Amino acid sequence: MYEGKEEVNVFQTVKLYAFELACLLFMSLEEPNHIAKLSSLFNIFLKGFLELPLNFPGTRFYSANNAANAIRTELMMIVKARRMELEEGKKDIANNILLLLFAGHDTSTVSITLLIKSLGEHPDVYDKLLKEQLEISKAKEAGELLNWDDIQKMRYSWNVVSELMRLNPHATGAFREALVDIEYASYTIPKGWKIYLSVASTHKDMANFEDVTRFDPSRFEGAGPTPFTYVPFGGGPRMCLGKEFARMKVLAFLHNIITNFKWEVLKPDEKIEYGPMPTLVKGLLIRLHPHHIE
Ligand code: HEM
Repeated sequence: MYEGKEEVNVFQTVKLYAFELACLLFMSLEEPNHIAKLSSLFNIFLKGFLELPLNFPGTRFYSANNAANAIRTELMMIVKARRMELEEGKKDIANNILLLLFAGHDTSTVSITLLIKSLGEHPDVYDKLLKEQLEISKAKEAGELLNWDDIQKMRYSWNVVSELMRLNPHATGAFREALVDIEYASYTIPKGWKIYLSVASTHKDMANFEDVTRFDPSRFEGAGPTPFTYVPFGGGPRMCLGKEFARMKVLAFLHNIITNFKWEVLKPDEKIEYGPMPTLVKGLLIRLHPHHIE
């Protein structure tokens, strides 16, 4: 805006900047002529909308009224055009909702199921986790719901979930396309090739994790694993959109079940099948024992 100019009118340029930004953010309007037209109508409107309501030609109020009507007509045309675009793009919207329903449903179901199994089989982990969750509930009033700060306090709980996701990644991998030729470990991946990023083998790489098959939530203490060695939610700009939502969903469920019940896994050796997500073949049967902790 100021490039190549020696003198500028600050108020006018900032006003245009603010108006352009509002048009872009609230209406996705970018076309300069369209914005300029709206902006000049707006200036007339702003000058007269707080004047005495003398509605006859020649008064500021009269001009403001006319400008407001012209702006309304423009806005209604934009709304009409957007409605038509929306109608044409209905399939895209349905596809995006389908993606969200798929991505947001089976993944966290797997996290919670594996967590319940693991806690039923590791009483020491159950006890430590219960202690953390009770500290949170004791600090709350009766009936007070969990909030974002409580979720942040569930560090050990999330370390346990993280270790379960390391050992049994819910999404076994993700796809990428090479945008340029890539040299990697003395191989050349040519531009345009499709790449499958294997989460499972990344998590079991002995160069990055000691005793890779051992269940050990303490791996996530402190700084945790080296970046990109632990990728249950993928990585880079296309990383899982729902990571924080999933964390909240899993931890809120855990808080409620562990502060009310202890449980035993009825078939501890139940097999895990990958189809494509890790699923217990019989769905995991448990016996619940309610407890009332003051
Ligand atoms: C424990 C639960 C979850 C796991 C392990 C998980 C894992 C993943 C992985 C590995 C990817 C591919 C990322 C990449 O290509 O780098 C992904 C993508 C995605 N996930 Fe999740 N996810 C989980 C929960 C959710 C939830 C709850 C939602 C939304 C409600 C969600 C929405 C998405 C979306 C929209 C993408 C596509 C992102 C893109 O392509 O830009 N995920 N997820």
